[in-house]
Amino acid sequence: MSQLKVGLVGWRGMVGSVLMQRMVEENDFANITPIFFSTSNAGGDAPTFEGIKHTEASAKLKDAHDIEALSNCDVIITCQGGDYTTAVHGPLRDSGWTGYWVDAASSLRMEDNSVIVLDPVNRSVIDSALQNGTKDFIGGNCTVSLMLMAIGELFNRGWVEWVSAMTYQAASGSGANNMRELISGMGMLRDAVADELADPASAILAIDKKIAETQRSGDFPTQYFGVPLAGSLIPYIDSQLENKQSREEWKGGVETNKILNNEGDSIIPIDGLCVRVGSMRCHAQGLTIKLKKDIPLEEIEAALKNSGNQWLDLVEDDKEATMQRLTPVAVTGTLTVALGRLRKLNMGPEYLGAFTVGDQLLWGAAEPLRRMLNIIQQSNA
Ligand SMILES: NC(=O)C1=CN([C@@H]2O[C@H](COP(=O)(O)OP(=O)(O)OC[C@H]3O[C@@H](n4cnc5c(N)ncnc54)[C@H](OP(=O)(O)O)[C@@H]3O)[C@@H](O)[C@H]2O)C=CC1
Ligand SMILES: N[C@@H](CC(=O)OP(=O)(O)O)C(=O)O
Repeated sequence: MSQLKVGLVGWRGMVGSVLMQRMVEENDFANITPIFFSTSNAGGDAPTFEGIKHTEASAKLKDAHDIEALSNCDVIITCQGGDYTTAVHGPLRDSGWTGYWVDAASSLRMEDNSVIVLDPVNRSVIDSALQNGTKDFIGGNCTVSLMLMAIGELFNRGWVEWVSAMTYQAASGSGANNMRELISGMGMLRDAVADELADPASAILAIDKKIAETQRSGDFPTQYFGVPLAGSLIPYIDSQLENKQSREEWKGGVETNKILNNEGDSIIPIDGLCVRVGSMRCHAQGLTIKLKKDIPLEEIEAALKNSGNQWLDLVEDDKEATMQRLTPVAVTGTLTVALGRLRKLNMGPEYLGAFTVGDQLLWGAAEPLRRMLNIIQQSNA
């Protein structure tokens, strides 16, 4: 069986770079023939990540809008974004291309003929879709994927009546420029009170006043977030829908149910408030889970421990363990999804509280796509 020709679009962006990093780490390039595309530098040199052996034809970047060049691929993985997907996917399919389209963007997620991929949670949905000829496999919203990587087992066991997710989402979810803006804001705040910080006797309220003045000044960096994030938070993510949900909050419900293949009466209500905070690339979520019945905490913990989810770090509900392991600083840059603060809430024995943290560029974006490529390879072997 010859190697699959895999077109890579969006490989130098933030999500794409994390995908490339993971593909190198897992030696994925040894098993595919990669063809690199660009929207800005067609004809330039293709990247030479470890494990890639370019031919003369593959050594140059192809034009990511060239339908003929794209049609030459068995699989296209794109991290280029929704506008690109909207511009290219339709014309490519209309041209008769029947290859696999694997995408990080949200544009095609809720289409009837696409599947949202998160194989540790919905491998059976993916396998039956492959058998039925589905060709569009889309990565889920980062917040949704990370929530399911943490508590997917509770859904699989049919224990969940509804979930409220209150999120604490990282700057990276908005893009690289937003991460830079956050750091610039932090630096500006520190610089504004450098003299006072150097003097242990300086008055904290004077420092605080100067910080607020700096945040409110016209000089504070707000180009990308629209308002200050450093030293603050933004309780709105993505666009506003007619029913007053933010689009991010809406995705929590519709995408979770689509991933789990829940339809009609089996749809589980999921809602909450999505908030941007000043962490770099880890999303955290405080969850209230309404169970269908009073399941003992020990049984819930045992189910999570024995779920076969090798990426789950189940953190005991203890202050020291929580502070050491259940934070963005502990989790960032790893495939670990930490889940802790598991305890029954005062509302009643069916109400479970939980807190989870995961890297939104890994399980939240790049990793499900990388794994989907491997599943396609297996299914074509
Ligand atoms: N950010 C996130 O957390 C998540 C993003 N996604 C999806 O992935 C898409 C891509 O997101 P993201 O990776 O953040 O987007 P980026 O803006 O980092 O990259 C997108 C493209 O911008 C072009 N580009 C222009 N200037 C630069 C530069 N200086 N450095 C790198 N690339 C540059 C590149 O295209 P070219 O090489 O062709 O010029 C690149 O592929 C999103 O639109 C979204 O649909 C999905 C889940 C999470
Ligand atoms: N909206 C997410 C990031 C993202 O790109 O989501 P989606 O893939 O659903 O557009 C965030 O801001 O944290």
